[in-house]
Amino acid sequence: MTRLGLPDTVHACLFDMDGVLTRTATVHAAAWKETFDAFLSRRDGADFRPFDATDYDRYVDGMPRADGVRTFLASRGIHLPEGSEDDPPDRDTVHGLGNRKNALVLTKIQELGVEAFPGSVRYARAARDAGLRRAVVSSSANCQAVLAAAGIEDLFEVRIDGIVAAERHLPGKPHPDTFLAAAHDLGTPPGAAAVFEDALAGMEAGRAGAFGFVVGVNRADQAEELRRHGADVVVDDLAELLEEAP
Ligand SMILES: O=P(O)(O)OC[C@H]1O[C@@H](O)[C@H](O)[C@@H](O)[C@@H]1O
Repeated sequence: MTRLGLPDTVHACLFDMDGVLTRTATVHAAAWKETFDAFLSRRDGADFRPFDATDYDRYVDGMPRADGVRTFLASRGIHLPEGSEDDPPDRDTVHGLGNRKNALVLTKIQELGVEAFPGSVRYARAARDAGLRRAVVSSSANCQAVLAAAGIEDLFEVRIDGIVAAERHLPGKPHPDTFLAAAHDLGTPPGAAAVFEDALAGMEAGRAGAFGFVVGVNRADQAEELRRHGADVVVDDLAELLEEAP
């Protein structure tokens, strides 16, 4: 193991963003809840079953926006028309709901700003200083703006996000393709790359891509679930992986 807490064979780090690098997973979760609860209450009336934290972890977290809408609604036996990507936010289609949620995310981010996890910034800098290659692999179409708002854009050499994935027709997490594309762009074989993820869908992507090491970042009190979905190690903060972590 190196002093980064990784096997010696690992030469590249592939970091998820929301919940791993930045404190934005909670912003997404809150926006999804507001969107789905409004939709469900209109549909089912006052005694509707609300969207909860388990729904977020299982059906939405880590996935591209439209996949999150489809997967959660399917878990409730609901199937909406796809609509089109520019559907207005009040249209009950997959893209309409996704656009409603995105408007809420953007408002919240503008109001609250974006904070990077200090332990993750410290870790990414240590990886850079140790000569490891570094990529961000996020399902979010807002990835570049969020990295810039957090002031950490320069730490990463490659970015595969929701926009790049759509351009390259890459299926999102839990499929491994976005992580594989990042490893490829860094010139690193998957077996020599480590995946850093907080979402169960991301863990599955790490396992499916046969990466050299998968680090589960436990931000939602789900250490066991992360292990079950493929984590080689689970930490509460990336700084724990550094030898001199306080
Ligand atoms: O809606 P965006 O910003 O494109 O993000 C898509 C998804 O990105 C993932 O990183 C988040 O875990 C999800 O909650 C989010 O829905």
